[in-house]
Amino acid sequence: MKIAILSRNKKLYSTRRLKEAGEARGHQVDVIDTLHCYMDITSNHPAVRLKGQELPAYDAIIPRIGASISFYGAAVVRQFEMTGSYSINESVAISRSRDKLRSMQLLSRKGIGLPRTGFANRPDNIKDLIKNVGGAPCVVKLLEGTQGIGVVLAETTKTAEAIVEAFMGLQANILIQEFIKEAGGADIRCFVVGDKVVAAMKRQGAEGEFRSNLHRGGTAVLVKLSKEERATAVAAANIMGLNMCGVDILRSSRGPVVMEVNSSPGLEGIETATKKDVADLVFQFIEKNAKPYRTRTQGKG
Ligand SMILES: Nc1ncnc2c1ncn2[C@@H]1O[C@H](COP(=O)(O)OP(=O)(O)OP(=O)(O)O)[C@@H](O)[C@H]1O
Ligand SMILES: [Mg+2]
Ligand SMILES: [Mg+2]
Repeated sequence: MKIAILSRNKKLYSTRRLKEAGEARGHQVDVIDTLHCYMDITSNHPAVRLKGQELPAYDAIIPRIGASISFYGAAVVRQFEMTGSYSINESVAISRSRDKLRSMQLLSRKGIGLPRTGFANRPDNIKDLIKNVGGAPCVVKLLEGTQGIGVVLAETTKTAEAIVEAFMGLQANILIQEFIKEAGGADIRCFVVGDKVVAAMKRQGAEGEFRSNLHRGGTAVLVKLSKEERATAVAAANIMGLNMCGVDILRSSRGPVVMEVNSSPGLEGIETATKKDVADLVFQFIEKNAKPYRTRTQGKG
């Protein structure tokens, strides 16, 4: 098959591994810089152009859209869908997963376990907002945070109020969450492809750190999932409409709770921790499922 990986950087581990795995399975794999693509959206012959030329028809694309280019990236994926390319993650699902509030609303509506969470922009009653998630200790997060930056543990109600006020002063959207203490500074990354968790790792925060992010000094090890954890990860991926994603779970005393679903999960950490050829499994899935115009929305959403 002719397959394109949409990625800003050929040299990234995930991009390199996907290209290598696809080629090893006999596919033609091109890496295309998402931001360099442009398109004529008014023509009745939808096409994607690059460097003065129309791109050939790809059987499938693998979008690796970083958070900073969500908006344009989704438009490029949508255009590929309109040309008939199968996208492992469709544009609508990518956009949906980028909106944390919308994601959590969708997951909660379908009964997926979540940490008790409140969203706010200008809460007129901060005390109530905090009380609603069970009071202190609680976690306050910047909606647009990443790599653990902007995630703060407030030990007391007074601190929680102060943090909320500080973030509000910066005009930031925030999320306030019940602190899952029993998770012990660890979370579980489930890498889902299709309707299976193909690899899972436990990330443990550094000593005295409640955030498990590898960027904050956490370490990753192989983990065995319970049936319930597997089912939760697969259900969350399915609700989000993502065929390839990373579902982050906390082990709470009332069972697995989903923290977030990532539509461009990295391969380096998970392949290193589990020694699994996750990239190969991605192509196996594409081989089975790619059909022209197979997206559920065909770019209509
Ligand atoms: N409600 C919570 N209870 C316990 N620990 C939490 C909670 N929320 C977050 N954490 C810990 O903090 C870490 C960072 O939080 P989170 O994943 O929400 O933000 P982020 O990593 O900055 O965002 P992203 O994963 O999108 O980069 C988590 O991996 C987890 O270990
Ligand atoms: Mg997060
Ligand atoms: Mg995270």
